[in-house]
Amino acid sequence: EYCDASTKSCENEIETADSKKLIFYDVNPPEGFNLRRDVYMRFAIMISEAQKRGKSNWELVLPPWYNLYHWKTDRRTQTPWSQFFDLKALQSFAPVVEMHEVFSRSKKKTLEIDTLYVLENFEDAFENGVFEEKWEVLGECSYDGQFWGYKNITAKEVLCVKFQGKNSKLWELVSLHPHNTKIMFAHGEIPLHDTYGTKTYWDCRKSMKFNSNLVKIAKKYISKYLNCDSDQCKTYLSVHWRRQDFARSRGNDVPSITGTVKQIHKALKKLPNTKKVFIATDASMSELNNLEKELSSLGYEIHFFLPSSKMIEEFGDGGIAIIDQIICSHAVHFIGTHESTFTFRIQEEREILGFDSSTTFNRLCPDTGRCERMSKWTIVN
Ligand SMILES: C[C@@H]1O[C@H](OP(=O)(O)OP(=O)(O)OC[C@H]2O[C@@H](n3cnc4c(=O)[nH]c(N)nc43)[C@H](O)[C@@H]2O)[C@@H](O)[C@H](O)[C@@H]1O
Repeated sequence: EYCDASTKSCENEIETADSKKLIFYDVNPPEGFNLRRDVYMRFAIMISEAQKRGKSNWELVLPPWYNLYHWKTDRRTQTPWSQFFDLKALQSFAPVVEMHEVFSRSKKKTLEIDTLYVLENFEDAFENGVFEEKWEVLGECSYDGQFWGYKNITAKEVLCVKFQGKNSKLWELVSLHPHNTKIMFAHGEIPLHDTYGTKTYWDCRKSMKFNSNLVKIAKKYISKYLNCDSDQCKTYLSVHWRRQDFARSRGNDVPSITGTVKQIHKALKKLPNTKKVFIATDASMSELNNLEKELSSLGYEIHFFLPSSKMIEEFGDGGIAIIDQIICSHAVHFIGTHESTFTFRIQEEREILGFDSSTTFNRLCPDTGRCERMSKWTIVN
């Protein structure tokens, strides 16, 4: 039961059928797109599970994509989730609503959050040697976030809370203020998955279908350049080649360009009928050209998705990233980058598409030293 720590307030919780209550969250600014997708799942599962238990009038507000550190285009506009995902599909799993919808429902031009909980970690997660789920309200404090760039959002009360535990434990904080209708959690990345890897987890993951325009563009590309019109393509191998900060500071995890070529060559030798390689990457053009040159000299045909500036303007860096992910997800064999959430999301997509996991959980290894195997997070249907 959710409210074990404060049963009294739970019993008093006011739920009127016609009044929707809203849960908002934001995420630590430096976190990237693909970790944020995982944080969404934790909240969506929290709300959907509560709905099953009769807490039916809570909705989750989808935090607009704003000012993402890695994205160069459109940083200062609030991008709705529908630009990247199929909203109806998300709503088939959990009651979620876009921020612009929250504004358009209300007659007011401003939005006031009743209580904003600023979550922070306990200094020692394993106090006395045990990991215990717990929270502690520290008192009023100030919010150092940006409300997704909206100047017209404020909070009546801001409380700092040390928090350690699963998302569902946040209901205990919610129940401290039974009359509140708008509650926000800052640092939504701190609470943990309730049901990592379970059927519920995968049901939620499956509901994260991409925006159909992005799917269309990716499929057209696959058909035209990679000669495949089915979901599982035998015609190409795909690689997520994470560079930038990974290449600069994770030399023990990622290979050099020549090391990358060697590993792709080795994988392709096992696929005698496959000569095409699709590379998804955040590498610079010069790195990519070098990789292409080396692979071409071995007789392979290299492809990467080069969006026009109009396309970048229309879909943003996030949209282009998704197109790369879709193309990677349909390949006969996939090789990803160690500990990249961008890679993890492709692997999940391939699990959903039904690929054998041996074609999916492969990684690029460093040129020298240990190369740990990737954990296999296989689908539960
Ligand atoms: C270690 C952590 O790794 C995290 O990155 P990691 O999990 O790879 O995954 P993301 O956080 O999604 O990657 C950051 C961004 O880099 C771009 N990007 C990376 N790979 C590709 C690609 O193959 N194609 C395209 N189009 N874009 C790519 C994309 O904009 C993505 O949102 C970082 O966000 C954290 O800041 C931290 O550095």
